[in-house]
Amino acid sequence: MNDPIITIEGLNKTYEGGFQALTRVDLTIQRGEIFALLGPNGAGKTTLISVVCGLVNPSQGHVVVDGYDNVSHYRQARELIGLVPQELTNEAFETVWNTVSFSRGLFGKSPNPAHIEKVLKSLALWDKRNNRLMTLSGGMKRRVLIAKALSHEPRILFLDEPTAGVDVELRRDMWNVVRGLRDNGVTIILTTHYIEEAEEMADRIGVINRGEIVLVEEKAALMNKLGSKQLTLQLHTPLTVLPAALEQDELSLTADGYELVYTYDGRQEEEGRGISALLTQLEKAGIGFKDLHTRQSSLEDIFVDLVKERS
Ligand SMILES: Nc1ncnc2c1ncn2[C@@H]1O[C@H](COP(=O)(O)OP(=O)(O)OP(=O)(O)O)[C@@H](O)[C@H]1O
Repeated sequence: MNDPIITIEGLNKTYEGGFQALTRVDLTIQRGEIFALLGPNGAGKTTLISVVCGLVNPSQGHVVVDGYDNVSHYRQARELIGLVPQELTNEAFETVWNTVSFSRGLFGKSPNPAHIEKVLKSLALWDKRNNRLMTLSGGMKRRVLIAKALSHEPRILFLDEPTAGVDVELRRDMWNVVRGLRDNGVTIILTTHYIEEAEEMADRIGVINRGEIVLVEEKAALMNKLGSKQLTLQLHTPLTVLPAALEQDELSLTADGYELVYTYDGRQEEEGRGISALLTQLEKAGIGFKDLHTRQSSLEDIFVDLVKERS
């Protein structure tokens, strides 16, 4: 897949006061993908999306959104983008319907009640359309932020930590809404420090740390490449030592001798030393086991390693 919808080149951002929040950021977002930008607090996620959305000026570099430079063709670029910000804004006395319809108007689009209705229904806000924002729960207010961002039918949606502080149910709902949008061809970029969010949602993951993109990778490839797996076998009879025929770096025996732990990452399989080879060896050595389980290292392990390495 190579059909970029956003191209970011050589982006630097130094805030007034001299803090450098972004350093040489190059990044391409593909049309139709869900891209998760993952990074610890203060890594530069919000700064990066604010620059792409034209809300913060870069110190250097440029951003092209579907062919439009986001500075020289600001209006065209901005019209393609919906942004769900982190913070709730305060239009307490307005109704849901008016707030969302007004947002559409801000982009110079003519009214389209059918579209607003569709958006509110997809976010389970239809029943609340005549409610003033102040009468909504926190979760509903967040849905209104998404509805506002979708009001002008953007082709690209940025979600800045969409599920920070929301309950599990709302998180699931939001993920479903996001997947539905992607199925309709909307490109999604979400920032998060919840690793499970990236793991669950994203096609590709970028990791940002201290203003630098330290990695961009397909999620599956990332987990494959960096994630190791562990197979644990519970033995019938404990062993005091590993038989010489079985000795290899990847295999170890627990202190009580009851468990064999095999750590592997795909390379062993390629070299003909994978799990099936191991099981054959065990059988030959007369070692029986009564149970086994596997564990895959999560994106969290990978992420912690990456951020640790670079700091
Ligand atoms: N207006 C500003 N002036 C000066 N420094 C700023 C400004 N906005 C952000 N920063 C600094 O830039 C760095 C990156 O902030 P940013 O909000 O982009 O991080 P983030 O990755 O979104 O963090 P979080 O996960 O906490 O939201 C931080 O050190 C922050 O203090």
